[in-house]
Amino acid sequence: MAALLKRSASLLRAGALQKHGVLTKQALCLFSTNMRMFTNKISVEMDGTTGVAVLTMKSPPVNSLSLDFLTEFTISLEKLEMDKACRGVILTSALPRVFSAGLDITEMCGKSAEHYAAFWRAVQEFWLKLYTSNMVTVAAINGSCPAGGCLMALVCDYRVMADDPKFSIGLNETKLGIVAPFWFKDTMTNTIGNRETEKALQLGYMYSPADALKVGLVDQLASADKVETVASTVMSEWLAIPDHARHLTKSMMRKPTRDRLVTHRDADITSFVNFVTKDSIQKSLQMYLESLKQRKR
Ligand SMILES: CC/C=C\C/C=C\C/C=C\C=C\CC(=O)SCCNC(=O)CCNC(=O)[C@H](O)C(C)(C)COP(=O)(O)OP(=O)(O)OC[C@H]1O[C@@H](n2cnc3c(N)ncnc32)[C@H](O)[C@@H]1OP(=O)(O)O
Repeated sequence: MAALLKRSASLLRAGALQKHGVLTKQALCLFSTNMRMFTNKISVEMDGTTGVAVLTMKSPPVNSLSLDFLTEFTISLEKLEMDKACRGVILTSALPRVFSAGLDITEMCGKSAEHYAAFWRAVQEFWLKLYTSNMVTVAAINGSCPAGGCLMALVCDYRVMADDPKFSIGLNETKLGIVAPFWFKDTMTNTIGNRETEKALQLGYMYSPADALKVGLVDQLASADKVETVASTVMSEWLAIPDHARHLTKSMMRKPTRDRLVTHRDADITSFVNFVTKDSIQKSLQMYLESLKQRKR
């Protein structure tokens, strides 16, 4: 398993995974009964009787989406996708107060253009795999969830969030001096509508759980200790629908948004690299990182 993961990770980074379908052949049936899989940053527990896997992010301190994290996440998801017994995935965090802090800012600072391009391709791949998954995906949001963390929750079919006012969720990119890419914006617009997204994106607004529920950014609140249980109940309701009908409906709803990124994928990478290599953007990101560190002092 370790060797397979290692090889898969290097193939994913090299962009060869889809071309050659290597993972497809090798990883088949890895989860056909009750199964556990651990990588450094993610653990997956698949219940063969219900067909539901729980994918738990466990990358302290804040589950930030680094290149390694994204690679491990995408590979784990792909394995579940290929297991016919797996019909649904619940995403959650093992960390006490954070679901995910979004993209790892250190991946966007002080690195080469080649690194930024590889990182951005991995972010796109992560979004595409989760957005177009055949499985039912439910986010059990048991902590704060800014930017890329919010995006991860938004691409799921359903969101249950812990009803704790200390937690917040939203696309806060403008607060870092950066701009949410069009496919982040599309994902949010599809969920809460154009007007609310326009306000939320310009202000980099972080919603409390109650406000997130009000605007439809999350579907349901639960007490912090019940989030995963509620997510499991929701999952069984969704799994009561025949897979093929639900999946064709999901594809029909999501295809235009998915196609837009696929069509403009390379241009989007170029645009990200051009943007992030600007001195002014590097300065904003460095200052933001520094401000995060200062908050603790
Ligand atoms: C024209 C347009 C063309 C193209 C598009 C261009 C650009 C788009 C580009 C990028 C899009 C980016 C989307 C993103 O996801 S950016 C990431 C945004 N994330 C955040 O703002 C979250 C910041 N973090 C927090 O708010 C908090 O950490 C918290 C609420 C998640 C958790 O709070 P805690 O109090 O529990 O933890 P902290 O003490 O704050 O943090 C611990 C530790 O972790 C470091 N850290 C936090 N977040 C990140 C991160 N996202 N990346 C890297 N590191 C992070 C933090 O600095 C602390 O480090 P130290 O222990 O001090 O070393």
